[in-house]
Amino acid sequence: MPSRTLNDCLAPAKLNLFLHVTGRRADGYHLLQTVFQLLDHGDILHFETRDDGVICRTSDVPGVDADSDLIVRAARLLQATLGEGHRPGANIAIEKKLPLGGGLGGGSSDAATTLLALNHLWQAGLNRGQLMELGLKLGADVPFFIFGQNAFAAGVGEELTAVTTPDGWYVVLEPGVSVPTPAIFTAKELTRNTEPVTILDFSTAPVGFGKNDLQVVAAKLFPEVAEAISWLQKYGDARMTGSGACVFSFFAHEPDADAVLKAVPAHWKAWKARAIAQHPLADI
Ligand SMILES: C[C@@](CO)(OP(=O)(O)O)[C@H](O)COP(=O)(O)OP(=O)(O)OC[C@H]1O[C@@H](n2ccc(N)nc2=O)[C@H](O)[C@@H]1O
Ligand SMILES: Nc1ncnc2c1ncn2[C@@H]1O[C@H](COP(=O)(O)OP(=O)(O)O)[C@@H](O)[C@H]1O
Repeated sequence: MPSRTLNDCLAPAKLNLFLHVTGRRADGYHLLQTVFQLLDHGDILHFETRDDGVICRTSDVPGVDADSDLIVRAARLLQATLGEGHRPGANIAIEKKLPLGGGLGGGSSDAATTLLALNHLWQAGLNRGQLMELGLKLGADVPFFIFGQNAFAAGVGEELTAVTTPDGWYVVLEPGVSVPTPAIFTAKELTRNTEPVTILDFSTAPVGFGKNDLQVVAAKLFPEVAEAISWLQKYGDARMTGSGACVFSFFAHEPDADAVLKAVPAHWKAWKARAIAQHPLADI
């Protein structure tokens, strides 16, 4: 069969506009409330089917070997749901733009884009709900990217409700460290009892709503994070996304975001991205 391709697929970054830890499950996982915001910036993936059943990552990702790459694991997981006698493979190339352990959901988004793209190319026929279920096996943030819209999330991030968020620009600062998520969740000083909020609470005043409960812990363990927050704080409400390390600030007007970017000290990588309402592959 001739190969089929899907090129230039964006695996968008996400921001956690706020992130509250409201409790802990019996298995140790933390109950969260958060709003996930999609951005128009992320990793770029290219897919080409092959008919020998092999899944091959054709580009290097420094720090992530192919077998543990969420892209490869997502492709193999989807492959395993297909019947015997129908085992297509794929070459997958990635242009990695999001930092590892940045709290931008890079690995999770790569996995979601892979599930969406290969479900289409392989004509696997799984519906969105089935893909979200598969995605949860790979990571707590994966279902959100498959859901495809900005969302209020509860549970461990898998109970999703679509939510409208402000249009505008985000300046994102990369402090240059990779924060391991387990280290933040296991910290003694993490507070785990923030009062639950409602979607209406968020929707009434979304800009600057709530806080990130993981920020205090990450800033203490990684002074680079604390330094980035206090620099960006000069220009507006600055906070960390996810379990870190990246920090962000919202600007309703693009020139204001550009002005901040110009002022960023040379030792930090920084960029701006626009808030988007839908995942680029939402309608695939
Ligand atoms: C905190 C969040 C918020 O968006 O974002 P990131 O900073 O990772 O993007 C996520 O919920 C992270 O999800 P994800 O990165 O998939 O975490 P996982 O790999 O599933 O979990 C890594 C480890 O963190 C702890 N963990 C994770 C999620 C959670 N709700 N409670 C936890 O206690 C567990 O010890 C788990 O073994
Ligand atoms: N394709 C991938 N991109 C990024 N990280 C990956 C990928 N595959 C596996 N990982 C692993 O997942 C970890 C979390 O990565 P990432 O999703 O970028 O961070 P975060 O969850 O903080 O946004 C990385 O440190 C890496 O070990």
